Amino acid sequence: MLLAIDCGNTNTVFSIWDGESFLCTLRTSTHHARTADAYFTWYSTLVKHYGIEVDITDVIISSTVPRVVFNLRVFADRFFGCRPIVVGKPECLLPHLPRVDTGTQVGPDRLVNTAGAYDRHGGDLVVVDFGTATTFDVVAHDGAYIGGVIAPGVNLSLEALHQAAAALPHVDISKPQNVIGTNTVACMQSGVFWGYVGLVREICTRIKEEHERPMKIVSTGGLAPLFQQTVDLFDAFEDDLTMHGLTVIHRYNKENS
Ligand SMILES: Nc1ncnc2c1ncn2[C@@H]1O[C@H](COP(=O)(O)OP(=O)(O)O)[C@@H](O)[C@H]1O
Ligand SMILES: CC(C)(COP(=O)(O)O)[C@@H](O)C(=O)NCCC(=O)O
Ligand SMILES: [K+]
Repeated sequence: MLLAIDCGNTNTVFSIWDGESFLCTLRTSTHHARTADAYFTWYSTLVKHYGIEVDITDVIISSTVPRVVFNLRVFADRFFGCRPIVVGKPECLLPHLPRVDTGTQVGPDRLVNTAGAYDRHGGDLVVVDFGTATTFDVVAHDGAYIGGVIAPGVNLSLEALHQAAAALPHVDISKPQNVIGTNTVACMQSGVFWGYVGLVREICTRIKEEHERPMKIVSTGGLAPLFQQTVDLFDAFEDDLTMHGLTVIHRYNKENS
């Protein structure tokens, strides 16, 4: 059975894939100093809690934080006796090679999103991933990642206001009732929420113009539901898109190496 690990700059997610569905999904904060033993203590406690008894034979990792990969490799080796596939490393095959400027290290999460989205929808797509950063990944008609956009994440923008302005508090994002805020928190939430709606709409419109082919827009990532519920920006919302992409890349490597 496959353990798929998606490590973002904020959260690390583990999912167990039995070949047909995900048996469980476990989430912890990303911390580069977490040891292999600490991962296993956390993992085995939760797996036991959910009553899942599985034999992990394969591990695949996508990490936007290079420093965590060492401990995750030790974790896979020590507890499951396997050598993980690490997306972005030369030995990890990709179904479609990215077409970007020479020397560009595309974020592994974006390569994985591309593979997952192409498998489900075919080409000519934009994947919008609301993580620590908000990324727009453009998938060509043939499934290749051909570039995109990196914007500051929703929480990062709110945090930046708090950090830089003495009178602005720490605020959690939510959809404000009105655009005109009548208190400080509502003003900040309005600026970031509606500002983001505008950012996403403008960027998607311009990508579609530049791409010159009809495109579908798919959203994913921790904060995607907030925008999916309230505003009609996306054709689809898929919270498991990155995990699905990891299973696609894993299968491709098994079949082709
Ligand atoms: N259910 C949620 N409600 C509110 N905020 C969330 C939720 N899930 C994730 N977040 C926040 O959304 C942001 C992106 O999370 P995530 O997609 O896990 O990021 P990354 O993949 O970059 O680690 C983070 O700031 C995280 O704290
Ligand atoms: C843009 C990102 C920081 C997004 O990471 P995340 O929000 O998922 O933690 C990550 O994909 C990354 O480090 N990319 C490298 C540069 C690039 O993709 O062009
Ligand atoms: K992201």
